[in-house]
Amino acid sequence: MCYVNNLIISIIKRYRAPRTFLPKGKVIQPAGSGCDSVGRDREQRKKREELKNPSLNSWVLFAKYEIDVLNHLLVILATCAIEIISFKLVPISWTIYVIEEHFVHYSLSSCAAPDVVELSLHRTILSGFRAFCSSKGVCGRGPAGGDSTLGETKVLFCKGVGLGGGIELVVVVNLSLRKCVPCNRKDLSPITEGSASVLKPQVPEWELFNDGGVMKLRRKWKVKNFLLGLEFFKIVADLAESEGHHPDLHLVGWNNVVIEIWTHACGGLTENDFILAAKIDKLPFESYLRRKVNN
Ligand SMILES: C[C@H](O)[C@H](O)[C@H]1CNC2=NC(N)=NC(=O)C2=N1
Repeated sequence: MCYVNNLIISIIKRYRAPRTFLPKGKVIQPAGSGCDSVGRDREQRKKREELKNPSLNSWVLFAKYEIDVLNHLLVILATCAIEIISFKLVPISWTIYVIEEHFVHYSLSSCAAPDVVELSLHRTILSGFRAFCSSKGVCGRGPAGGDSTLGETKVLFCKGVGLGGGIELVVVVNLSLRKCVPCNRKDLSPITEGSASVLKPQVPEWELFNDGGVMKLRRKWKVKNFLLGLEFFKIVADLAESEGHHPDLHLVGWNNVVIEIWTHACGGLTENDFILAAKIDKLPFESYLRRKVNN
């Protein structure tokens, strides 16, 4: 309590400068004091004397003087509280809402009014806002009471990334709805294992594999014949050209199509690769494939 007392006294001292503590013209006269100017001066001198006297319990000073100081103090304490929270000294659980592909509603334990921060999908880091998720797991699946308006956008994974850091929030948007970004972006870097493990469920037919230290996506098909294999490559090639992101195409043993995807520009996997894989899965290639023999 004495710490709080000293803190408050120091704040009062900070405010005791007449121009701060005694705002122009707005002086609440203690009860019973004269309203003439002599009386007012005497009162103000008395106030200043008292403020110099730290022995008075600070709360008494507050009780006797302008509520402004209390307001200021409360603002300071509230700001400190918010700072403490946002610096994550006090772990709190965030309710993360995703309402549109690029915006995330978050709120302190879902009681404060939701706010909106810009989410940079390419970097999967909330830009411009320090946030904290108290634990892994589902942070939220869109506005309370239902899935996000897009239906396809879900927050599947978030975790605190240490004090003072940002929040690693991987927003899994329906990848086939997204667009690849140019690979010559400066901020393009391989995604983390965490992000890959969250994006992977959207391309279940693909496998992640490590090719000499480079993580890649790979999927295999058996086509009816060699020419249909090339037809298959043609529709994949048209897609790749439109996305500006290209897979490695293999046609092996005349009817085994193998497609591998990775981002050459950064020597690893990026969201582009998952987007391209999801779009390839949407291509009309059923008619090229050999029937699976049900044995
Ligand atoms: C500027 C343009 O994004 C680059 O040339 C693209 C082309 N296609 C690409 N495709 C793949 N898979 N990786 C790349 O780094 C890449 N770079």
